[in-house]
Amino acid sequence: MHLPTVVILALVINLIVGFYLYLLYRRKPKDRCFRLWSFSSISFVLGGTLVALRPYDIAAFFTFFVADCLLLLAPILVLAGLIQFSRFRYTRRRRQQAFALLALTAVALLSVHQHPGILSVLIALAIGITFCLCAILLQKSVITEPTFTRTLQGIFLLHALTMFTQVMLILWQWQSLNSNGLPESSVYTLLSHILLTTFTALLLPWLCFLKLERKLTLKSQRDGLTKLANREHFFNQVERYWQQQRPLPAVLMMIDIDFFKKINDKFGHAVGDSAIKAVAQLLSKQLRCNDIIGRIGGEEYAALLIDLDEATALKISQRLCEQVEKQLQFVADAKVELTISIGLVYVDTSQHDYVSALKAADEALYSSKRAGRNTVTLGAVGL
Ligand SMILES: Nc1nc2c(ncn2[C@@H]2O[C@H](COP(=O)(O)OP(=O)(O)OP(=O)(O)O)[C@@H](O)[C@H]2O)c(=O)[nH]1
Repeated sequence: MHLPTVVILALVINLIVGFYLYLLYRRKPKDRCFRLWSFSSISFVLGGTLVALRPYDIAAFFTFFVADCLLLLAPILVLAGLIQFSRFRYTRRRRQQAFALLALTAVALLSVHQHPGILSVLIALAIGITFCLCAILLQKSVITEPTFTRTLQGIFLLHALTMFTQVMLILWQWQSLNSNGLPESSVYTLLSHILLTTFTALLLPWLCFLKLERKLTLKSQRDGLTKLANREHFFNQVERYWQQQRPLPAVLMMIDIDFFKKINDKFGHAVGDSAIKAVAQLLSKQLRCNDIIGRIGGEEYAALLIDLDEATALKISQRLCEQVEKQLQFVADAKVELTISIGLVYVDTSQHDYVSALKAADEALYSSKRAGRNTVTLGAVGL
């Protein structure tokens, strides 16, 4: 393999990828990771170019200190972009700590920039640690595409390993380092570094496509007004619950706002919408986060309360009715005096299928309506 050709090829690819990422950023300025990653590619290209200029008569400050800082900046910018995909909270305090650490690293590099060997060790160590952090950050990623995240994590760890090997090689052959502060045997680690950086740059845009896909999937599953699961997603989740290996018994609940048509007619649709939203908020607040809640119709909601007995479910339902009556007398300054009716059934998932359970809960709801509304009815699933 002809090293200069590989280096030039890698720099050209990184330049193109950097330009491409910047175009993506211009298209979607909200996704700032594109800008960070485009700067990362450019930083790598600039750093690599300065390193390539070392044999020429250019101030060592640029070809060593500035070049190495740029090479280190590349993975740091990758890390900064990845923060957008993880559950890591980038608080002001953490940002200050990160900047302090960066400043400290720059000072350390500056103080040793006339000693190529020490500079090479520090840079390789810092790049290796940064790639380890990238892999850790991906562990907490919001992207739920295991194959892709594992691959990228693997590349980061491989990259870190390459850089740590580089450190070992330098220390091992300390007496015979060349003018770049590197042993001749480090040519393969350098090559791996260049190729892995190029491969990472090519993979990064994929993360954004996955994020967009996730966003669109979430959007298609949510009801726009209440942000609860929409009808289709609710029923899909219920079906999936039944398909689990050994689903626990559960309670299926149907909830409907009483005389909603009158509210719409009297106060208008905007107030009606606010009422639908207010009931949804109350339900989300009162039910547990592992319960499945959805808006399955105009003013109709459903919930699957997992691992709950009949008596507790009845108590919860009655409390919901009382709270709606008490807390939602006014919505958007209109005296709507909301009430809800509830129908519920206890389901033993090993005996009852979900279609019969839904039918029974629906019938229980209509019993509540017939009984005068603002009522809870406990039904039974027919076998
Ligand atoms: N504002 C608003 N109204 C809606 C929405 N979806 C459905 N509706 C209205 O909700 C009303 C539902 O009325 P009905 O099904 O007759 O029920 P109800 O008046 O609540 O009477 P009961 O359920 O028998 O107590 C209809 O007038 C629909 O137009 C929505 O998203 N926003």
